[in-house]
Amino acid sequence: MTASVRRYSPADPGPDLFEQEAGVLQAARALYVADDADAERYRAALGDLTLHFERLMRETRRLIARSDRAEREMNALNQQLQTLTQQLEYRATHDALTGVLNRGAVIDQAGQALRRNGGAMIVLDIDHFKRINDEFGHPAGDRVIQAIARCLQELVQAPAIVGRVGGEEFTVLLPTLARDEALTMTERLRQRIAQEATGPAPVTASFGLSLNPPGTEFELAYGLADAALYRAKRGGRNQVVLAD
Ligand SMILES: Nc1nc2c(ncn2[C@@H]2O[C@H](COP(=O)(O)OP(=O)(O)OP(=O)(O)O)[C@@H](O)[C@H]2O)c(=O)[nH]1
Repeated sequence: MTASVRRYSPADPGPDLFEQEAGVLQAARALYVADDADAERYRAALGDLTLHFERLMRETRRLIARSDRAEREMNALNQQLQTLTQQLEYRATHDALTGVLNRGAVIDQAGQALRRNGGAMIVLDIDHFKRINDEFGHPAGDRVIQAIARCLQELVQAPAIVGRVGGEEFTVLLPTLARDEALTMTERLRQRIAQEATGPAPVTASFGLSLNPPGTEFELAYGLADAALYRAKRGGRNQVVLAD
């Protein structure tokens, strides 16, 4: 039985794949109803039927094995595709150096959360980071950025959002509008970084914080927190400033 590849058309069903088997079956049927058949013809017909029946079984087993193999391959390819899609999605939304959300993703996700529920936006920037790069080299600077991200991830849990918006600047969106709660959390982050983000030299960061009602656009929340961050830098760094 050869299963050649061809287009199906209802008007033209194509050649009968079981032509030989149909012929043998037809001859056996004719013999069955004949009243003058002798044992020799019966034996010959039975032989033909056996031969073709065995061939059909062989071919069917082969086709089933082939289709099982094709199904397994397809499942494996589907699995690979899913893994690749997830990897691609992760890479498109996460910062390669730190693993937190990248700029595009944080703007997108924090923007949606702000519009829906509002929240406390923190913008933080590593203090005198240029010196670390200049004195200890760019790779040492990168390790400091990674250590800061780890501090943030350890303290900030979902549904809060952590992202790296720029070189040595991070954004955190806390799902709260409570002034004291937001200030306490931001202060904890500041302290944790000052205590634990150990690099080749002491590391601190400055923080700006804005409280934003539902419906606030990302740019506004960010702009307010960034202005507060500027004041924290001007005020001596390593401190938290709440936006007016
Ligand atoms: N290692 C490393 N350095 C970066 C990266 N992105 C930005 N930088 C560096 O970050 C430094 C930022 O320096 P500045 O904006 O002058 O600020 P600063 O030295 O942190 O000083 P203040 O913010 O005023 O406290 C520059 O030297 C940039 O080259 C990065 O991905 N890796």
